[in-house]
Amino acid sequence: MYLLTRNRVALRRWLFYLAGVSMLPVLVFSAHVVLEYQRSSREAILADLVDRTRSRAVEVERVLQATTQSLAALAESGAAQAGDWRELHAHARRFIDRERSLQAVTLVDREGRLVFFSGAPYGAGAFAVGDTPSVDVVFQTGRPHVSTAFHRPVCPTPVVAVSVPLRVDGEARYVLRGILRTATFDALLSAKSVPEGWVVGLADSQGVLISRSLNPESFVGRSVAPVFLESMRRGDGRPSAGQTLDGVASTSVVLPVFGGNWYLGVGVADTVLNAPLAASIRHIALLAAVWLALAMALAHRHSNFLIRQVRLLVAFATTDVAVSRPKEGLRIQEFETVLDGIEHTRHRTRQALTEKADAIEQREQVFDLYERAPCGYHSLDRQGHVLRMNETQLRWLGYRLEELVGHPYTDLLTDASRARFAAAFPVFLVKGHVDNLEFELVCQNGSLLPVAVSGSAIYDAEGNMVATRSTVFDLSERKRLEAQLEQLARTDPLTGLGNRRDFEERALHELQRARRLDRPLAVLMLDVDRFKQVNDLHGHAVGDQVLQGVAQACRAQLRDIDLLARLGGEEFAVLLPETWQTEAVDVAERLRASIATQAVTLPSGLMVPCTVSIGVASRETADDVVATILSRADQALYAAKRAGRNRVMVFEPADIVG
Ligand SMILES: Nc1nc2c(ncn2[C@@H]2O[C@H](COP(=O)(O)OP(=O)(O)OP(=O)(O)O)[C@@H](O)[C@H]2O)c(=O)[nH]1
Repeated sequence: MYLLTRNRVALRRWLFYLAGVSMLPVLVFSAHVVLEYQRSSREAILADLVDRTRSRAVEVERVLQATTQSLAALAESGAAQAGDWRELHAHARRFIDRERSLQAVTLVDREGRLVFFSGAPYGAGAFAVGDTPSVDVVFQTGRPHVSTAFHRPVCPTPVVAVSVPLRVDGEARYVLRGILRTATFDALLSAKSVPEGWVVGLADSQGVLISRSLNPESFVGRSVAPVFLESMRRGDGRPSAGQTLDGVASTSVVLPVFGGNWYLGVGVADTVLNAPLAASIRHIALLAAVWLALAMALAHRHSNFLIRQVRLLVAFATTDVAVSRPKEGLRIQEFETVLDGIEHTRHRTRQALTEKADAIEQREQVFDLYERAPCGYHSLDRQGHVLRMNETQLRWLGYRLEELVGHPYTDLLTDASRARFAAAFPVFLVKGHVDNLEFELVCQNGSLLPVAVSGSAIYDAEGNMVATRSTVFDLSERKRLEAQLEQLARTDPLTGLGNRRDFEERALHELQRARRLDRPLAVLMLDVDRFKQVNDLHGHAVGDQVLQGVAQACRAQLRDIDLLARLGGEEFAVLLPETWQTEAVDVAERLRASIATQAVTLPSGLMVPCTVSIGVASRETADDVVATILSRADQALYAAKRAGRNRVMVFEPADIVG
């Protein structure tokens, strides 16, 4: 089963999810900013709504106040106070000509009769008075009043009346009214004066629209929207939400004008209020879309990259796993195989590291074993020059490795050992090994070190010997023990003298020398007389002490070059180099006399008398051997015994004399 594209898509989808999730903090932050912006924008628009309402109300108020003041001036004019209505009518007509906003000026008496109408010649006849309630209010309150919109019989357009009292002697006897077209206020409330989505309305105290910025022809004269009416009644000037007469959801502010005779309201559509929010949402949506598109593009690109990396991991981790990897994608099972392969590789890596640590430790152990072994190691090249040498052998020799590398090993040997090495090395090159070849090394301080060398050859791939590897054992202790044993083997333990073997070997050596140099040599054979009686009388231990005393007495009479030995039992021998037979007889006589005249004094103070018999023989012919001379001396000794003991006899083949 091959790697499936859908798995690659899944990988990419996960990356898309990741990219999407990464947007969340940005979106939350953006939403917070937008809501804050919306809140502040809404507050700003509502503040603008209040300001616009207030300014419009002030403008309407200003018109009404101006009209009121003009009418009040007419009412206080001399003609009015004098009751000269004709003259007042004339003033009113001139006033109308000046104040284009005014349609007409009328004068109404307390009975509600029209005194004059400026639009017609004075006395031209009676007209019905419009909006008489307004006139009544002025008479009742004595204060100016603005009426609702009404239609005059002579004019089709709606008008309003601004009424002021005309006082005579302080009493309101007439009402002077200025007739204004509602269109006068349309200009103030025109749509041009407010932004799109805004609407301004002017209503009377009954909630009947006097003017409106939008579609006045449809709504003037009709009741205001419920929200307008509600705000009028509440009278707090706070924004209220509701629908306008157009059915538009809006927020409105309503303020009283001219002491509550009229009300001016301004509404702003909720679409305007929420426009910043909508715009922000659009911007965020656009930002999110761009962000998402970028994230998708990155995810798409990096999913391919990741897949290539995973493939590399597959190749790396499964090199020993036979997996056929197609190019088109990953499959789940193989991904698990990859993970197994990675785990396997990690295991192998750990194992390799452990093995490496073990190998390092083993190498250090081997190195330590080589360098500080209790024996020496060295390697020589085919010419016998030093290649390597361990610390142990260097320490024995007292050299540093660099002082020896490249130098012949024979430089470290005594002459005898060098000769032995020279003889053995060619054989070694042929045979490839050598065992226990003993040499004497010459140390840096001049001391000699006996060693035993065993070696084998190192060969290259072609079978050519390239070096030797040799062990070197220190033989000094063994040599010391051997020498000790040798000494023991040559020594008589009772007297400390040399024994027969020692005597015969050294006698041989002296005899050869004497023969070589043709020098005299004599031998004495000495035997304690009746020694058996000493043992029998005093015991064997005293006998031993007597033998030791005889040895000491003899030694005292001999030269250093003379060799005294105990041949066995109570028998001694003396080798006298450079001594003629006659001289030897003198020596023997001196020995005999010395022992005979001085009883052997034991450590216990016991005096044991003792005599010896001595036979003398000397080298006579070139063919004499040690045994021959000893035999002659022995024969002379027995001759002395037979002759009565305590005497010296010289070997005479024909005639032995005492
Ligand atoms: N105490 C002691 N006695 C020894 C030793 N070696 C040999 N003898 C004794 O020496 C004696 C030698 O006796 P013999 O051979 O009869 O000779 P002798 O008594 O000296 O008599 P002549 O040689 O004829 O004068 C023997 O009794 C041995 O036991 C020894 O090492 N110590």
